[in-house]
Parts: sequence; structure tokens; C-alpha cells
Amino acid sequence: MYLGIDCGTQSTKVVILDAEKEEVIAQGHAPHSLISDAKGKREQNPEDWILALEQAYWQAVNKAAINPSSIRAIGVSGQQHGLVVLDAQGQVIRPAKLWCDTETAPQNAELLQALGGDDGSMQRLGLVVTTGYTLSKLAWMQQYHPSDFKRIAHLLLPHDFLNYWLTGQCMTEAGDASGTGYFDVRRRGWCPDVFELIPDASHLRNALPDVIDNQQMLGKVRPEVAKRLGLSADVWVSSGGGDNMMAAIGTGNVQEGRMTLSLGTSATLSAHLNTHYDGLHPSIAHFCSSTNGWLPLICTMNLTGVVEQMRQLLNLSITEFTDMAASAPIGASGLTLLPFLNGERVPNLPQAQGQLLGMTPLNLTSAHMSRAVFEGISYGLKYGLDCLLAAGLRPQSICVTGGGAKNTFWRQLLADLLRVEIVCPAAAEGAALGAAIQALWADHHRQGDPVNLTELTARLVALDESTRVVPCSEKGEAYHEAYQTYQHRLRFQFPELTL
Ligand SMILES: Nc1ncnc2c1ncn2[C@@H]1O[C@H](COP(=O)(O)OP(=O)(O)O)[C@@H](O)[C@H]1O
Ligand SMILES: O=C(CO)[C@@H](O)[C@H](O)COP(=O)(O)O
Repeated sequence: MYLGIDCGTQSTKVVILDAEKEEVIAQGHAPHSLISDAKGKREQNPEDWILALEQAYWQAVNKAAINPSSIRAIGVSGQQHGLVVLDAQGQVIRPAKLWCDTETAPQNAELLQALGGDDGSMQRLGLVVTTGYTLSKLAWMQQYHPSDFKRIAHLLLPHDFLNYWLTGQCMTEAGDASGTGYFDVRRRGWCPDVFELIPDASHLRNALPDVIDNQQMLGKVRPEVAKRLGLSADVWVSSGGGDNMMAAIGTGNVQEGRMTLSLGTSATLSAHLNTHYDGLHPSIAHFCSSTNGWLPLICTMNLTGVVEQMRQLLNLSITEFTDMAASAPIGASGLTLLPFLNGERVPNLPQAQGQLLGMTPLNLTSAHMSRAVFEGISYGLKYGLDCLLAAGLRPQSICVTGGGAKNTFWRQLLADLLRVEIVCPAAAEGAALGAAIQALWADHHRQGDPVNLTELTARLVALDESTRVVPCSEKGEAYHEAYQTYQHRLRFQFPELTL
């Protein structure tokens, strides 16, 4: 048995993979709370992730009705970019600022300018640092919490922190590290020189964790944790990775030609590359994968949160809200939602607010509003796919995971808008499954019996063909027209935007 843990923005998910049966036999789930304010603060207490992990773990173990001592290894996936700071005693100094925190937009703008803009950032880091990446969170902390900043002895990301809790080791790997803004994604190594752009930050060089390869084990579970979780004394923990990196594994996206769409709190669209490619559009985050390759990715920040907020406003269940949307025509009769409630990463508008445009007596209805939500949150993905296509990354189909993947209407909308087939994996939790598969892969390597990851995912990632949706060209034309209206309105409202 292999355990996969995914610490997402809204919850932690745990899956148990039976490697002999080649299937997920149980899963567990526990929510997280968010500390937020109107200025863009989005933080969580790392200790809450541990509580959620334990809760989700016991749910999964009890559902599977297994003895936890049969678990051989663990892999951890985590929301990317979050800043977890520990002092010299290994204690958390302050809540973690998350990937979706936009309070640090001014610090990111300053740092990007100091790096020499998009081109300078690309030259030094191999990608363009964007609001949400870890670097600007450090600059913010130095500015507003200087004494806490001085105490930083360990710089971790959310999945690194859970690995630290499990094993006592502060280490990381290239996939998640590539979203920090102080990591050179070409070399797959730290770029501590960028700390010179932050005052009084020389101590951060010594706070960087060692980077291990993805097929390596990070360490064994600490005896105290093994006892708490009922594990044997000999359970190993793999390198793990960012949630998008692990979702790539859990959807079989470990070779060129594949693409993964994750519909969680964020929307991400990612491909696989065997080498780093310098010619990508600056909107594409040229991350490393957690499989020793690269994972060019587009991320939009406003997704299922917007659905949740609007359906609550209309007092509808998610099914009713979806049915409402389906009952309105494509293009919502001219109603367009620019859904940037919490700023946006793609398009690059970190401090934008949402806008509802084109209201008429005809379209100001719950049905049109619901449709405008699904369309508005999907257009950023259309833009992102166009950027990936321009780089020659063309998928035959897209494998979709995350909470929103369950929504058949939305999957069809995306297939029609993006003009590509969309299908779900049989195991719903792609990132948690990816983490379990990585643990199995690393376990083989540890035992001197290396297996090929592509073959492993071919065996372990089954697709649920009943979820496959095929694009309809007629609807595609209608979405194309609606997308033109969206783009026109976007440019008009945000003339500073370079698309
Ligand atoms: N049928 C559905 N349609 C749209 N959104 C859904 C549906 N089912 C669940 N969701 C949304 O999925 C989100 C959770 O997705 P998840 O991938 O677990 O997020 P994260 O990993 O960011 O915590 C919730 O906001 C939930 O409302
Ligand atoms: O910031 C990014 C990608 O760069 C996000 O995709 C986070 O990794 C959060 O993921 P979810 O909680 O939405 O899965």
C-alpha cells in the first residue's frame, strides 16, 4: 500500500493506492480554514494542515479497513508557492502566505523591475516571477515583520513542511522549488543571488533546503509520527512536489504530448517537456516537473471560489446553479463576467477586481448570471491554451482533475471552447494519486529495482471513458464569438494589459 497526501487550498485529501490491485482503494478528506482580508491577504496556519492530514488519513484508513502497518511509503503533494518560515528550533514563525495572496503585489512589481523586467527574470530564473510566487512574500515580511524575518532559519513550501513534520528533514525538490522565484529552473538549483534584492536578507542563503532528485526518498517517518499514525517503523517518504506537479503524475502527464487541467481553487493547464525551452510566452510558468522534467503551466486564480460565491448569492445548490447556466444561451446574451475577485495571474492583473459587463433587461437573470460565471472563469484557460499551442504544445486530449472536474456541463463547455476532447481519470484525486505513485516509483529505486515512470502511470492511471466529452464545432463557433467579446471588454477595461 502507498499513501498519497494532497494539501490543497481548501482541503487535504489522502488516498490509499493498492499497488497489487493497481487501484485507489479509499480516500479521505478534511477542510482547511483561510485567514483573509479585503487587501488580498490569504494565509493559513501550517499546523492546521497537519490536523487536516491526520483527519483525512484516518478517514481513508478506516474506509479501506486496512492495518496501517501495511503502508510502505508516502508521497506528499502541496499547493504551490506558500511561504512557510521556521525558526532555528523548527517552530513555525507566522502563518503561511499562500499562492493566492495578492497583498504582496507591490513587492512583486518592485522585485520584477529590479530583476530587469520579464526579460531579466527570464534570464536569471528561466521564468517570469509573478504575484503569488514565494519571493515577494519574503520582501513583504522583511518590510512589515522585520524581527520575525530575522529569525528565519528554514524556508519551506507547504509540501516541504508536511515532509518535515513526517520525517524531521528540511529538504525539497525542483518541481515545487521552481515556483519560489529564487530557483533557476534551467539548472534546477537555487538562485540565492536574488536575495540581494531584499534588504537584510543574507541569512536566507543558509535557510534554503537541499534539493533532491524526484526518484529519491527523502527519509523515514519519525518514530513519534509512525506511532501516531499506526505505521510500521520502516515507512519511507518520497520527495513529493507541488500539487500541479503531482496532478501531472496522477493524470499520466509524464511525457510530451500530454496535458492536464486542474479545476481546484485555481485552474491550471500544464504540459510536459523533457527539456527547458526558452521561447515560451511570459504568461506560461516554466516550472520543473516533480519527475525530473519540466512542466510549463498556466494558472488562473479565480475559479471554483467564484462559482461558490455566486451560487450562494443566488441561494442555489451546485447542481441547480449548473442547470441554470445550462439553460441560458452560449455567450449569456452578451453578459460578460471578468471574474477577478481576488486579482488575477493570467491575465496578469494582480490587483484587479471583478466586473459584470453588458447588462440588459433581457440578460439580468439568474440563468444568464450562472452561465456568465462558468464562461468568465473558463476564458483565462482559452487564453492559456492558445499560449501553449503557440509554443507547439498540442494535446490530443486533456485529462481533467480537481473538484470542478465532476461537473459534466462545465467539461463540455471547456471542450467546446478549447476545441479539444476532455476526460477524467478514474481516480478523482489526481494530485493525491500522483503523490502515491511517486512514492511507489521512489520505493522501487530505493530497493535497486528502478521502474520507468511512464510505464507505471500507464498501469496505474486509468481513464474514466464515461466522462469523455468531444468538442462540438457549432458550439465552438458560438464560444469563439463570445470569447471575442470577452477579450474586447477585457482590453477596454484594462488598457494597461499586454496580452
Ligand atoms: N460539480 C462541481 N462543479 C463545480 N465545482 C465543484 C463541483 N464539485 C466540487 N466543486 C468545487 O471544487 C472545489 C474543491 O476542489 P479541490 O480540487 O479539492 O480544491 P483544492 O485542491 O484547491 O482545495 C470546491 O470549491 C467545490 O465547490
Ligand atoms: O499557484 C498555483 C500554481 O502555480 C496553484 O495551482 C496552487 O498550486 C494551488 O492549487 P489548488 O489548491 O487550486 O489545487
